[in-house]
Amino acid sequence: MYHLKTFNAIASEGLERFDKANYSINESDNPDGIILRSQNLNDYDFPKSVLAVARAGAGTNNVPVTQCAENGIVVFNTPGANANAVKELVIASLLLSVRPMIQGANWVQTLEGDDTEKQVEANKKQFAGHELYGKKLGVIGLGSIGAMVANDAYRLGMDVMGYDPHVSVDTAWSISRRVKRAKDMSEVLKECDFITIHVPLLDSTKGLISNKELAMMKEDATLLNFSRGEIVDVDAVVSAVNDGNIAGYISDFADSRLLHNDKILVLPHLGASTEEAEVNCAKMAAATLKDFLENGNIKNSVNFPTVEMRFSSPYRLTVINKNVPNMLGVISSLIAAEDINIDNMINRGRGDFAYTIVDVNETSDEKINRIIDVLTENENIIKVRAIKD
Ligand SMILES: NC(=O)c1ccc[n+]([C@@H]2O[C@H](COP(=O)([O-])OP(=O)(O)OC[C@H]3O[C@@H](n4cnc5c(N)ncnc54)[C@H](O)[C@@H]3O)[C@@H](O)[C@H]2O)c1
Ligand SMILES: O=C(O)[C@H](O)COP(=O)(O)O
Repeated sequence: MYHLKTFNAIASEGLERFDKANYSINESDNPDGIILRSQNLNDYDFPKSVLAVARAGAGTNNVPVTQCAENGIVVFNTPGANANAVKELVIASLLLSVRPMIQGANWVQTLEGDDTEKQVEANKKQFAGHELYGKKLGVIGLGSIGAMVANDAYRLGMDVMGYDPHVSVDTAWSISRRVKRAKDMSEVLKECDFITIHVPLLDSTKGLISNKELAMMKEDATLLNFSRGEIVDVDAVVSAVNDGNIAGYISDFADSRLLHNDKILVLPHLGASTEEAEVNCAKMAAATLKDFLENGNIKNSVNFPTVEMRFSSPYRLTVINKNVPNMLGVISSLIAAEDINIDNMINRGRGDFAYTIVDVNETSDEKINRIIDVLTENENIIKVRAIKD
């Protein structure tokens, strides 16, 4: 029986993948797995029982990812599962920034008398706008969301320029060849009428857009931030907007300093809040967590490598260790010392950590437990599990 703990509302389509015979949800103080959305776990006291955390979403800045790795906790996210929802909101925001639809619609509601049509025709000029067609959009971060935004903005007739120094090969293939690759971020900042940011919040991206970057932007340019509030220096962007150095700011991250300003549109973190995205994320998070708990396979982790192997033996040992020399030697010689045959084995390292799956042709709990006890005492080994087929 595995025990799970959830934070935030996780779509039932995901949770129902955990069959009741083998899983309990929110019934134990010692969960094996955690599923969450934006709940901040950075100061959370993780129970020792936790083996994995699945973020039903893209950003994992609300989880202490490195600390989890040090404690042998695998952190997953759901790459791309909510990208379409964010893309649609970005496109809607671009349209809202050039067409004062909300202001016009609100004004219509204030009209009195029965000559509504006459009043509308006489006054609609104040809500005239511009078109996106032919304007230049800069996309900073060409991952799942950025790539979709770039492609669809191009289809709307915009000139699109993208910047991403670490773009993945898969994503690069998905981006239209009509999207120009910028050589650095300043090229995007200086040339574009709209700039939209789609990077994760990391130490290297905190304050990515501050006074210096805002000063490079055109006076009539609009900045959009659907990534994380901390990526844009709020005081700097408010000053840039108020001083007329840029035309406007659209953010999905509320902050009191951004409120009550006609040139700033703030949304209540709605990027991924469509039913479809919530279901996609919950299903993907459930699938990866289940595969890890039941089979020890790792896919879509942000702190461990992808390591997957079909079960081929009665027993599977999984080992999380520091990425130092001779760990495979230590593991395999202990198994050999118990006169056990290795059927299949896979190992991958990522940064300071590594993960190994070993399928062994053995059925004796006693022998397996002896191996686990010795491995657990090794200073370079963080966590060992035995999983029965
Ligand atoms: N508003 C929302 O509700 C919402 C929803 C989903 C994601 N997000 C945020 O958007 C972020 C991106 O999501 P995604 O699914 O596209 O992630 P992703 O991992 O697919 O793409 C991120 C891209 O950013 C690039 N990048 C990293 N540092 C960069 C830098 N300094 N300059 C340029 N590019 C850089 C990476 O190389 C990668 O290609 C998430 O990490 C999350 O914080 C917000
Ligand atoms: O990083 C993400 O996926 C988004 O910020 C979504 O957050 P949410 O799951 O709280 O809507």
